[in-house]
Amino acid sequence: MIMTDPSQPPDPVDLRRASDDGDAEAAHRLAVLAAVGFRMPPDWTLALGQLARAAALGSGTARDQLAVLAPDAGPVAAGRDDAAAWDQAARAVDLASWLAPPRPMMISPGPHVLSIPGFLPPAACDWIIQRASERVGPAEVYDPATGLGRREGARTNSACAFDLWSLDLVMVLLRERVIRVTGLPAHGLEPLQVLRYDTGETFDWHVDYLTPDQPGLAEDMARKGQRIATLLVYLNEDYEGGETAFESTGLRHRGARGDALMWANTLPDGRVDTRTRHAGLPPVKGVKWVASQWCRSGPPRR
Ligand SMILES: O=C(O)CCC(=O)C(=O)O
Ligand SMILES: [Fe+2]
Repeated sequence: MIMTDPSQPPDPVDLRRASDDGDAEAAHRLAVLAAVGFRMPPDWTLALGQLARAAALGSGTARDQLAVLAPDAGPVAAGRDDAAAWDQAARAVDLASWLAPPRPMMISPGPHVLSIPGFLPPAACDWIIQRASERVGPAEVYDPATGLGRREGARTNSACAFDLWSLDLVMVLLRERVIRVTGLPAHGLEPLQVLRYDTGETFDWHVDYLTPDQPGLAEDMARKGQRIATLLVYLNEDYEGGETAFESTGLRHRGARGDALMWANTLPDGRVDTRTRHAGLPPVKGVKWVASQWCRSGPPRR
């Protein structure tokens, strides 16, 4: 198997060689890099081709993802289990629909909050919960002084983040929908986070925008810009309570499984919108799962 060093960005050329040599994991990782366009232009034909190759080489994750992405063709391929069947499953992925998010509906003008019913199909929600279940740990708050996460009482829920080493194609498609619906640059997407709230756990009142007066953040913001939008996808619905709440308006929102909530953390003139102070309220029964995508503006234009 190809050597993977998480401190180094994966190299598509090495992955290609390993995939050609029959390394299923390399084929899967190359599929993700091709889809996001890492060190190459985004190439969905290559991405889906490598996903099919990974599946044919025995990758369980690739097979499961094809079942999510092409619900009718994936299981058929699993029954036949030959390379041609997995190729056929990958060709059955309706990429145009996957890349077309449903229309947002405004639910609050200021702060500017929109809901997007049916943002993600249920099977994709289940898949993301399954992936995150293996990884979640105590949620941390970004500490600009160290640039690392730090545990804080305000956040009692669990979380995990997916970077280039751990994203999969279902998650990349979620992020593509975020890019299309927000109109924000792909390179401004922070790692995808998945949050889990057990009964009684919370993400207490906070804002998502960054304030450059905190040490360490000015430089980070000069490089990546402000965190101008947040998009949440509610991944399940079998819990009670657990709304996303906005302090200024009293808005409490809870989507059904697959629905998204999105808001602008800044005003049209670029200043931060203090009315966006919000919380993930504690579920009073059951467990809440949500995917959270923070979006940066990209470096400010000079
Ligand atoms: O879980 C929620 O409803 C809120 C999550 C949140 O505030 C965030 O991810 O920034
Ligand atoms: Fe937040």
